[in-house]
Amino acid sequence: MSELPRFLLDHLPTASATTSRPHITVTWAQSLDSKIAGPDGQRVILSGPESMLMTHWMRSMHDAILIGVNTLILDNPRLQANLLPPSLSLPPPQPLILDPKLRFPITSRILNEWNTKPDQRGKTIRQPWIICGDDVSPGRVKEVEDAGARVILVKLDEKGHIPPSSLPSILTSLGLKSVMIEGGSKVLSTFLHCPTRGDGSRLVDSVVVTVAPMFIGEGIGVVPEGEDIGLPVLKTVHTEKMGKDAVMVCEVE
Ligand SMILES: NC(=O)C1=CN([C@@H]2O[C@H](COP(=O)(O)OP(=O)(O)OC[C@H]3O[C@@H](n4cnc5c(N)ncnc54)[C@H](O)[C@@H]3O)[C@@H](O)[C@H]2O)C=CC1
Ligand SMILES: Nc1nc(O)c(N)c(N[C@@H]2O[C@H](COP(=O)(O)O)[C@@H](O)[C@H]2O)n1
Repeated sequence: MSELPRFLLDHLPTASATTSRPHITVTWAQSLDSKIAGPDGQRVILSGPESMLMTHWMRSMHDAILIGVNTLILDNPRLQANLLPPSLSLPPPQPLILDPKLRFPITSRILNEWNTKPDQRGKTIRQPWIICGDDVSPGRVKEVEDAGARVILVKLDEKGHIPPSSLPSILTSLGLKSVMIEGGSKVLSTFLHCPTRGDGSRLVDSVVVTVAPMFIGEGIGVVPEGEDIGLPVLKTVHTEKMGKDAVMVCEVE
């Protein structure tokens, strides 16, 4: 798969996305028993090489890649499109972390690997941007900024979350036209449960799910226990077999 898969081009944001209405894609990889990680949040490689490469193509199609702080702490991910040939010189995605209390570990890879100039391989990695509550102490904000991250303060909702419905306006204020929300479970749940944006239009534009033919058993579900009521109705717009996995592209009805 040396080219962007056609079905992604057909259904995900392209140049038509605008900063005034950023495109929101929610995506994850799951087992047949609807788990996204193992016991205690242990990372599991669910995607085979083909669907993992597809995920990196998807990353390259979005301005930003967003995860919750637990995923950052548990997985220490890179959130880049490393599997794509550097010769394509695609703009690197912007890592965005939802981190209400600013627990961000300053030992994380995304903080220690970003650069202002391309490295020897010609690769640029963007500075991580952390979205946290406006009640975090100025001392802690300074500590994280001094370590090299950008901190964005927002008003939290009554659950102490970054309010999902306010993400579009946050993206607009940051000049981002699209975001790929990768998880984990709590973040997937709050975004899937929130139907609309501030302007009344639907919040989530696309849902892309990789289903791997395996069972995890005990582990972290796609949404946390007890949160599987009130999830939106999805319409499948495309299904693709990728190696051992099935990839479904859906829209919220
Ligand atoms: N298979 C897959 O595709 C993926 C799997 N994962 C797995 O997910 C697990 C982590 O999931 P969780 O523990 O559920 O944590 P999470 O990564 O969803 O982070 C949750 C935290 O984010 C913060 N937060 C801020 N705004 C929020 C909002 N609007 N909604 C929800 N949380 C918000 C809260 O502090 C909350 O505790 C890890 O084990 C990781 O391996 C994560 C991403 C993708
Ligand atoms: N697409 C996909 N397939 C899997 O099997 C996965 N475990 C994940 N996890 C997500 O990818 C992040 C790791 O990314 P890097 O490769 O380090 O850039 C991880 O944190 C999850 O968000 N995704």
